[in-house]
Amino acid sequence: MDESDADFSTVKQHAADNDTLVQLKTDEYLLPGFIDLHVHAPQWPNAGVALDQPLNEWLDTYTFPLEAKYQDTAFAKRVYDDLVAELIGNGTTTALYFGTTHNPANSELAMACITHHQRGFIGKVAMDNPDQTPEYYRDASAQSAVADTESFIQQLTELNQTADIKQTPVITPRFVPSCTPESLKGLGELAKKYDLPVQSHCSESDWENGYALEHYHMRDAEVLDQYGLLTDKSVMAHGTLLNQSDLDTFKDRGVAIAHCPISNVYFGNAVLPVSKLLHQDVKVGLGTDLSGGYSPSLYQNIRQAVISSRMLHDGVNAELSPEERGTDNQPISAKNGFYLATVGGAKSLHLKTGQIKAGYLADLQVVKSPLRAFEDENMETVFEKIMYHASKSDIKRVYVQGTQAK
Ligand SMILES: Nc1nc2[nH]cnc2c(=O)[nH]1
Repeated sequence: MDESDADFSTVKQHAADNDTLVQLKTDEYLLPGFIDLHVHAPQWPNAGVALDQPLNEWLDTYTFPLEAKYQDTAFAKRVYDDLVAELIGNGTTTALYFGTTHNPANSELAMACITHHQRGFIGKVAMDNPDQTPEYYRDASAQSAVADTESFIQQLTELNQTADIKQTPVITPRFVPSCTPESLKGLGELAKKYDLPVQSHCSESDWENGYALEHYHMRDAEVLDQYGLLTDKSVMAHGTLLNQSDLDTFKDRGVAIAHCPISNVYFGNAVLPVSKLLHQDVKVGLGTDLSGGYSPSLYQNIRQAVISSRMLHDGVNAELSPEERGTDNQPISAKNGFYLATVGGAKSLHLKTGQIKAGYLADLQVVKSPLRAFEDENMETVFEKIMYHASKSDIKRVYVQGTQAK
């Protein structure tokens, strides 16, 4: 409702009488809550660690050993509680999470989301390929990877019965190299059987892109597609090396891309051409990719998305002439970045959030202007200063589905 509605004053007075009227101070602004489309929850203790390693070495040396520790459910509970509070604190009202292979730990993640009142989309990670995963951290077989995924779906259904904020299970093949064809097939069938979202990584690095070509003689996207894993409920992380034919498939199937601009600087081997994708009507949202990205803040990722897009457009090699140096991908603006973190994410997950509008869920953040204004500022200026400067301490309150979470 807004001030033009006939019963606006009555509703406002009613809220005041019941002590539920929230009024913003003059330097506070109401924004939609953010949607983080790609978080590896178990990697939170490693945020910012070893980002100078190539992706496959970083996984083997730092990431798999950490994720294996979530066999200890008490450890999982401690980390997940801290992470979800941190994301809420940064204005993230919905998050699409990779868990680990361990279902008791994955349930702890769901319980942390319920406790902190965050809308979680949570996947039990499937990774059963003995050639690409360590013995100490892998699903015992394709059958058990699929069966454990199905039992996690059931566990979440049960947890949801008493939860104020529903958690959604997500089919989660880690990525093509980690999975066998049998597990990919079984997971595609589960996605169809339960009509669930799917998440994975697709064409993130030269190494990943090359793996599918070498082992399947197909592109990464074609492998996922042949197993029914590319649907209009799929969110594929990164996609920095997708080609036009992959993008046509994404558009055709309704697949969304989780753009993770900070992580891509380290592991992406290229910059995602966001403006081209938006122009082609491919769905794109924003992800932190903890801990491939070091920051839990989508504000930081909005900034990096803008910066990376400018470097993609202008180019970086001063030895080339200006004509040869860049690409024709237009830079994106802070507004475009904000769109990715709100509307783009909401469209990717089919949620009525990301906009402050009648009929939409009240997922909101109250942000205090981070910088002093020395003269009257128009809304455009206020907005850009918030996008470039807001940090956790400026986010004063967060609401998810109308309930205060921060
Ligand atoms: N950035 C990133 N890429 C991956 N590809 C497979 N697993 C991962 C992961 O944990 N992080």
